[in-house]
Amino acid sequence: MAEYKEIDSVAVIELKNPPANALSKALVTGLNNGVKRAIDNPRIKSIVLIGNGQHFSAGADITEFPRVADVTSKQGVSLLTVGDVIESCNKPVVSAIHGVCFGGGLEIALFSHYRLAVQSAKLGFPEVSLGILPGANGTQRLPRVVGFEVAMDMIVSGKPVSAPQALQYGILDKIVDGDLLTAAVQFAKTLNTVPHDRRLKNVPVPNSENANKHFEEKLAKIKQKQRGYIAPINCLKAVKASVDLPYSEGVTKEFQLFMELMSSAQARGQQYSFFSERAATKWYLSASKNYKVSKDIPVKTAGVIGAGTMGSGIAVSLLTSGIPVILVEQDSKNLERGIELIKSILQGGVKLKRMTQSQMNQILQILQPTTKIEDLQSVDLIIEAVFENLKLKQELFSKLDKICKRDTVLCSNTSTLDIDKIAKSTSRPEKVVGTHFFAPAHIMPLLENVYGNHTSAETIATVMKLSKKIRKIPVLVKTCHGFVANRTFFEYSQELRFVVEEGLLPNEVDDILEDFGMPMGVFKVNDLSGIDVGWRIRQEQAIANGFNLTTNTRYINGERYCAIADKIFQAGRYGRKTGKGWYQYDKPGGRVAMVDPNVNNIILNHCKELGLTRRKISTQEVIERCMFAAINEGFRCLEDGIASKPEEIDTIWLHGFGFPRYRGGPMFYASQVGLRKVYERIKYYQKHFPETSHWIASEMLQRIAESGRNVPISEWTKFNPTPTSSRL
Ligand SMILES: CCCCCCCC/C=C\C=C\CC(=O)SCCNC(=O)CCNC(=O)[C@H](O)C(C)(C)COP(=O)(O)OP(=O)(O)OC[C@H]1O[C@@H](n2cnc3c(N)ncnc32)[C@H](O)[C@@H]1OP(=O)(O)O
Repeated sequence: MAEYKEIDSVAVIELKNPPANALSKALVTGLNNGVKRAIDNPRIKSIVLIGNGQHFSAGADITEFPRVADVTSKQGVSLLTVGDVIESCNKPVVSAIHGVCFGGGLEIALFSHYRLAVQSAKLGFPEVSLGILPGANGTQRLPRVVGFEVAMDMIVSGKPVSAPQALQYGILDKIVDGDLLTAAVQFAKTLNTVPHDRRLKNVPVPNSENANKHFEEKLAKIKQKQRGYIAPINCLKAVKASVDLPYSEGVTKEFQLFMELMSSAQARGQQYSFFSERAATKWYLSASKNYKVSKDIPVKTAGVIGAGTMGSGIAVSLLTSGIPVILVEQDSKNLERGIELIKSILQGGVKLKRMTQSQMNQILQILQPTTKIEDLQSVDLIIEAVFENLKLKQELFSKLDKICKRDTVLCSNTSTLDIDKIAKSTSRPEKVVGTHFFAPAHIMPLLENVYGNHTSAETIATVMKLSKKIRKIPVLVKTCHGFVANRTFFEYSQELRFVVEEGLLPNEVDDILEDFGMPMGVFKVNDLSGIDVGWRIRQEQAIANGFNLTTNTRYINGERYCAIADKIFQAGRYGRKTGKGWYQYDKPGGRVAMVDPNVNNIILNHCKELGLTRRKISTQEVIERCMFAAINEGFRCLEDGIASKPEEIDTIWLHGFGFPRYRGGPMFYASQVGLRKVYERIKYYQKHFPETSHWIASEMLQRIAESGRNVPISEWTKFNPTPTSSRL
């Protein structure tokens, strides 16, 4: 775990816990033993700490976190004990850093007396994203190096800094070229004693005159931008303690704030999110088709068809990842509009200093706009982003099949349509796959990849790998109408329209959702995505299923239907783009949503016409109805084999819909509420709303709820031994 060796008078202790040298109990114990061994050896004059493999250390081992009891019992060797041993050691200790030096790893480095790094190293305290704070005195030590304001920014944001930046801040003493170990040993040999100010606990916090002002400003920002999150607030308070209190009291305050977070439900949700994102990328269809064994096709060039909002955003994601793109539109006017859109997105990046003007120009050089689809003949992968219409997509894929080289992967950015039906129009269904981006495609982190019955493992591996290359978080799901994202979101939003039909106004519903932690209420989301888009999808579905949808429709095949959204559409209110939808906006395309009495009249008249008596609906009922409807559909996705584990559904909600990370995702939320309770409330709502089939409880949920025990989320799929798509 920690390997000890001696190079002349220098002891080298190598942290070794692949893949990221997470500081497990075993590694911390090994490190402690190594330092003590060096202290006890009179021939040793200085000590170098270095990481084995790709990183110095990714910080504390998150898998050991649930054992809060270990932390409180203060037994065994902790990061704090080893930290004290390192700091009080009379032989100079040098941390030699490469890869990442995060969290507890950076704390070890700050206990050390000197820090060296290679140019590419990254240093930071990402704890806040796990719902905690740097609990091994990081909040008291970093400010003593970089001052209050920089420490506050680093710890509250969790964002790492580059080695050159760290050098500028004084976190690093030196950036080294060449072999890190050799340079660190050479450096260590020049050291004889440990000066007083090299033990950070002896040093006052510099530049802290305006700490009160910075504290208040940051607190206000956190409350506005990270509404509902407690970790950033505790991080901020802990850093402030470094200024307000002597070191020995500051660390006590840090411990108290750390423990508050460590035992919080938010930390559990955020840590679950960390692991679920990683679990979601590990796709498995069979022993010969899975993320471990299946090989991808390298994507060196790509095509994007459709230069609308989605197509342009997708093109930007590819281009900014260094993949040359041929962008196809049917006529030069639309093509020109797409190019302008791409330029304005990139220009936004320049303004935000995410790239330079010259980098933007270089990116534009690898964009080849064209109106000739034949230009796509030799690209490795194509993403189609045309209008959501099956016939149109089938015609396009049939054309591509004839034009493109045999191994080109053909992707559809459909958000709902069955991939098998699109694949059927080609002679290469094994190369057809769904890549469902979320708008705006260059910003939203989720990529819901969709395989059909004929999609090959190679094709799946290709889009999963490409997703990571273009900095997306991929989830693989099986084809069906709406996949996981839209299937579950549909039930959530439909239930909220029913709530409006029964008594609340759109802004009242949105306020409840935003207080729950959603970044935007569902009606604001509808306005953003376009009321006309939703209307068209409902019309298409109605036509496909052979029924006529009117503003008087109340039931479809016995299922409750709410026509208020259709009435909003009929009033010419298409959402933000027209300046009015469920809300009134300051201008067409504006962002400031205001309550519009005209919308309230449409709703009230709708209820009057149908003879519906409106009632007060509690916050609890609103949350239960939208969340439990989505959760029940999530369980059905598992039953149907559309999702293979709950973590996939949660990752989709976290990164596709901005579900609050501290709640982990809808399925994790269900696990926190308790599946027995969720199941009983679903049965209750089914009794009250028998004409809504999403209240028929999933059998998988029923089995777990009735098992009589609190089944952990990692074991849920055991209650679904034969996932099947038979119901679809
Ligand atoms: C005396 C009593 C009082 C004591 C009180 C105080 C005690 C507490 C003291 C200190 C507390 C410190 C807190 C921390 O240090 S929290 C950890 C902070 N670190 C992080 O958040 C880093 C998380 N990891 C990453 O950012 C990335 O994983 C990275 C290291 C950059 C590598 O990225 P990438 O190359 O993309 O690979 P993956 O993300 O897929 O990771 C590969 C596998 O490694 C696992 N991993 C990574 N980091 C950790 C970790 N810190 N702990 C456990 N496992 C980790 C990850 O899950 C992947 O695993 P798998 O392959 O199985 O999916």
